[in-house]
Amino acid sequence: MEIKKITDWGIFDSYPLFIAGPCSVETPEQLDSTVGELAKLGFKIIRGGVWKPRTRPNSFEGLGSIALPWIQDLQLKYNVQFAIEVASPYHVEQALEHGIGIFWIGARSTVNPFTVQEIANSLRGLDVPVFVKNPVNPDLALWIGALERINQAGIKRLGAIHRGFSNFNDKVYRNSPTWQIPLELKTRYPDIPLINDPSHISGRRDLILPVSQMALDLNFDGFIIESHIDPDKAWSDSAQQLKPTALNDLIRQLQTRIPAVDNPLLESQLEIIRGHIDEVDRELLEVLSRRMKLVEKAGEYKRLNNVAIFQMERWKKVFETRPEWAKALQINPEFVKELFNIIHTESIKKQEEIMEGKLDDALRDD
Ligand SMILES: O=C(O)C(=O)C[C@]1(C(=O)O)C=C[C@@H](O)C=C1
Repeated sequence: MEIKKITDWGIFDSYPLFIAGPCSVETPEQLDSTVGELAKLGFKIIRGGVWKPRTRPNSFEGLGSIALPWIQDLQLKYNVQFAIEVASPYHVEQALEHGIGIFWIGARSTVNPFTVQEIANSLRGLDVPVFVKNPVNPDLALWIGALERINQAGIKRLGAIHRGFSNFNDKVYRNSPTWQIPLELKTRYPDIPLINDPSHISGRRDLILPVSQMALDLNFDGFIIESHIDPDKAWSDSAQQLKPTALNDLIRQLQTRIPAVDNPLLESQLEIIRGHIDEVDRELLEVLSRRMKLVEKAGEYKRLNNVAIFQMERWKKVFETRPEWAKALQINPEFVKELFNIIHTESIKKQEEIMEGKLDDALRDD
């Protein structure tokens, strides 16, 4: 993908970058007072929901086009630019007609390639900044596909927004962050600016700071955060919006990190530690390989004696004891559970191959 560096977009002049503003545009007064406060605090790019895709009917679905002239006026009044969500070519056309030229594609649109393609077609030939939110489900390919569609329409000021992933019963987050997905995106496409949306991940004010700090620690480029002049009275997402002044305080508490070590002394210390990590990883793999060989032997035994591959009682024991052992070694037992689930899946795959006779030769080589 051909992407313009965020520093060359011409709209953000500091790191980390911020887009802040209300979840929804509600009234001319609410918008004016929120944007006025934010502008006074130095925010230059304002978000504001005009068309809101809501999960269920009878929720506030945004005011639609009547809000656009208010936005147009405030852009001039406070010398700010608005970013809004677009979900159809009609939204793009309406926004452009009102001088709004920064867009994002929402999570519910990203899941649908037809929708994304229609929006991409309507953006063809324009030079506007566009952000693509992750799809509601943790599907990196779908996210990349949407970014590619927009990029192929000629949009080079292209960014990604991580708003977290819908879940069935996450007890902490509104949308599970599943950080490995945005990190994988960053690894594959380092040029695509990655923006964190702590408001939608958190769903509640008190989590916004730790989520934002995590994003900075993971090298995100910036944030899109919801801010409302009177959050408790907000027509949507009331629990997760912050007053502009509270947002400003929160930002001051954030610790920015340097992306990589550029001090030669610190660099060499880190290199020494990395050398040890390399050694340990090799040992880890050697141990894993020894375990796999034993699993193959057990598989061969099962094949010869016609025994089922999945051994529930034994597996229960393994699954109970390893997290206990981990605790004693000060390793997070939840991590170890996940690890052993992956190991067990691989054991079963290997033994299935043995049952089907596919690994005979490999075993004979032993
Ligand atoms: O104990 C066995 O029967 C094995 O084959 C080993 C193993 C494991 O990976 O630990 C693999 C599959 C079974 O479901 C249970 C345990």
